[in-house]
Amino acid sequence: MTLNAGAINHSFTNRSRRAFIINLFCLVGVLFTAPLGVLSLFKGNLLVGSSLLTIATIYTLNHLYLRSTRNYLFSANVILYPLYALMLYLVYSGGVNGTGHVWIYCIPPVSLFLHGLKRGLLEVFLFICALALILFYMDSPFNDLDYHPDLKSRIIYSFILIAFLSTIYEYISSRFNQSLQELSAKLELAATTDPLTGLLNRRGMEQQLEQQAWDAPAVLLMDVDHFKRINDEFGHEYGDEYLQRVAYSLEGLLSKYSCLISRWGGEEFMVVLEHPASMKDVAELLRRGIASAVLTTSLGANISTTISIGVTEAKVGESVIRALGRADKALYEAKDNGRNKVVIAQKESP
Ligand SMILES: Nc1nc2c(ncn2[C@@H]2O[C@H](COP(=O)(O)OP(=O)(O)OP(=O)(O)O)[C@@H](O)[C@H]2O)c(=O)[nH]1
Repeated sequence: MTLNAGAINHSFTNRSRRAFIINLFCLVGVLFTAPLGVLSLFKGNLLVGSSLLTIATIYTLNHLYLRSTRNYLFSANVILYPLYALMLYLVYSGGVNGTGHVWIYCIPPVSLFLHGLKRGLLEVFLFICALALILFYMDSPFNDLDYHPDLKSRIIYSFILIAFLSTIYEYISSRFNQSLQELSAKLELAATTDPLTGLLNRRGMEQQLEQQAWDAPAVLLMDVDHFKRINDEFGHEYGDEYLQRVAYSLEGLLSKYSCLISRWGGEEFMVVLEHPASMKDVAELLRRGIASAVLTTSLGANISTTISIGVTEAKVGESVIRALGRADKALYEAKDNGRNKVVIAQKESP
């Protein structure tokens, strides 16, 4: 039984923390109830023994359910509702030697943690109502115990105090967790995105390729022709802006294709097309489209250039990064042949 089963990526999100606590409850529950159940059966106490073993079975099934479905909300209910019922029964009956009520303070933290602030607080409030009903209005075995009359109100007050402190703790920890998750999402985005163009960077592309697992995609490696001249003639700032224009054009031209677009480095872009059948047409579309991408400077000069593209199709089972070597050679060929060209590398070539 692993404590992180049913969690997402085993990260410390609210969801994963809840899955962890549910599994912990299941584990502790089984460790307590199963041996006691077996012991009771040996002692001939059939009712207690079978009840304890039933609870152990429910907790085991709950763990397996969470592991296979990740539905932690249902699993939380399986933990919480029997717990509420058990605690109210302990108060009502007085428990062992009148100590039943001392266990109820576990309710606020567990309820708020597993059901969150809103629903948890509502359930804690309903629990307090049920508690008051049992203590003050029901003719229960608790009343037969020889307690001081003040104890009942003190049980309620101290329970409210624990509920209050648990609420503050849960509020702070969920806020902290939320900001941690936001920060982690921002860092993840920054690590996988090119800040200049907003396209995937090399790391982002490699990560996405791992997730896509496309059979035999096409790889298009393209390089802006004579880009150095743009920098030299108009300045680095306009060079940057032109790269943004290229990225924007690529996204527009490829919007109806299933593909990934990245800035592979400097003035080099890479596109991975899921379906290789259209690779030649797509490459031509991009070549023509980029040639018509014009950037006008503040002085009214028009910046435009062309791109060269090397294209190949990955063999079945071959990684895109391996196929990239062929696309790179084809790109060099396109440059050598005068630029503004598409060269298709055969997948049989080394
Ligand atoms: N403005 C700008 N320039 C960049 C960036 N990354 C790379 N470069 C420039 O891109 C230029 C690439 O020049 P080269 O590799 O000589 O190639 P080219 O001028 O494009 O010529 P060919 O590729 O041979 O057609 C270099 O001057 C780099 O400084 C960037 O992010 N912004």
